Amino acid sequence: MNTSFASLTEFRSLLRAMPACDDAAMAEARAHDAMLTKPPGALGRLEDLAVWYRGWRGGARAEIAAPQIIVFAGNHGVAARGVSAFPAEVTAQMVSNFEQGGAAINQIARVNGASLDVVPLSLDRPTQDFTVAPAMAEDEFTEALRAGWEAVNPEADLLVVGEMGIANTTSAAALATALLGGGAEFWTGRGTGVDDAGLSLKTEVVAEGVALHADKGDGLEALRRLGGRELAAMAGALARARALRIPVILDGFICCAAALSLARTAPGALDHCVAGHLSAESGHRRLLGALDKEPLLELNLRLGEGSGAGLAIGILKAALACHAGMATFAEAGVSDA
Ligand SMILES: O=C(O)c1ccc[n+]([C@@H]2O[C@H](COP(=O)([O-])O)[C@@H](O)[C@H]2O)c1
Ligand SMILES: Cc1cc2nc[nH]c2cc1C
Repeated sequence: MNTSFASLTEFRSLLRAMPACDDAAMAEARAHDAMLTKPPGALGRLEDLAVWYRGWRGGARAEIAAPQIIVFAGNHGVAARGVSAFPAEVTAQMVSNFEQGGAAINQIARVNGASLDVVPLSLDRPTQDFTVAPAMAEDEFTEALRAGWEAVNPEADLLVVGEMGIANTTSAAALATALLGGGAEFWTGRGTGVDDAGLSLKTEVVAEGVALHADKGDGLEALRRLGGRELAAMAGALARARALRIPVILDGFICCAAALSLARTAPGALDHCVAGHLSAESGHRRLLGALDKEPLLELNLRLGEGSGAGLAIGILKAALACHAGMATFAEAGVSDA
């Protein structure tokens, strides 16, 4: 399923016709795991990861040889409300930094053998401030979804989507509030590090946006109204990965808010995704709970860029190396229980 889409209606139809996990491949992987030279279950979640990965990729000796990291960047009209500790121009400045190899994600990608693509999305044209209008018009939203869809390398065997966008934790908190309820205070955190006064202003801004846009449609409509171009592109890339049966490691609070909008549009839309890490952003633990995902790492990161998920690539590579490379009890002449 590689066809792109021309409209939001077409994207919704694609979402509802996504491939499922291969149960037979998973059963075979589970049976193979049971023969490996270790007490049953002793590799803990590594065993589940290998089985899950093989369910999406098949291949008796699957390994991760071509992981792709994509960082999407967008600017937000709501930044003008003073919701971030940093000015909006940092988004474009960080894109230059990514391009020159100077950001954290450049180092994390290199160490983990991943390719890194940086996709700036109309940075000179911020979204609308969502407290006064929908963040994106339908054509802008479709264009951003499509940019994400098209950025995925069909040859990749693992995908990480990251983001850069000053004020995007405000968007992410608004999306979580609109789609999961619980109130703006429950979901609004400090992002790049706003102080107490900044946090109460930000919470008020989230509440205003949600009051204007909540209950106006499904997850995608919430993403159009309260999200941003980089969140929409992440959603488009997650959907394309599913169409290509490429497993995904989710990153932090913003990535998971974008993912939530897909899950709320098409149940099961995130079955090909695992959670890479628990961000220090306060709402992330609850958001992962709502997505029914358990993070692989907890390192107190709150950077974005795909950094936490990028670090988890190494864990997944190790899980598959064990699954494919370990001897069975019979091969090694080790006595079974
Ligand atoms: O990934 C996360 O959980 C995360 C948590 C806090 C901040 N960020 C990053 O910080 C920026 C958003 O923070 P803010 O305060 O401008 O909304 C954006 O570029 C994100 O990549 C990312
Ligand atoms: C410097 C800086 C780097 C980032 N990387 C992702 N989000 C970021 C936000 C800031 C402010």
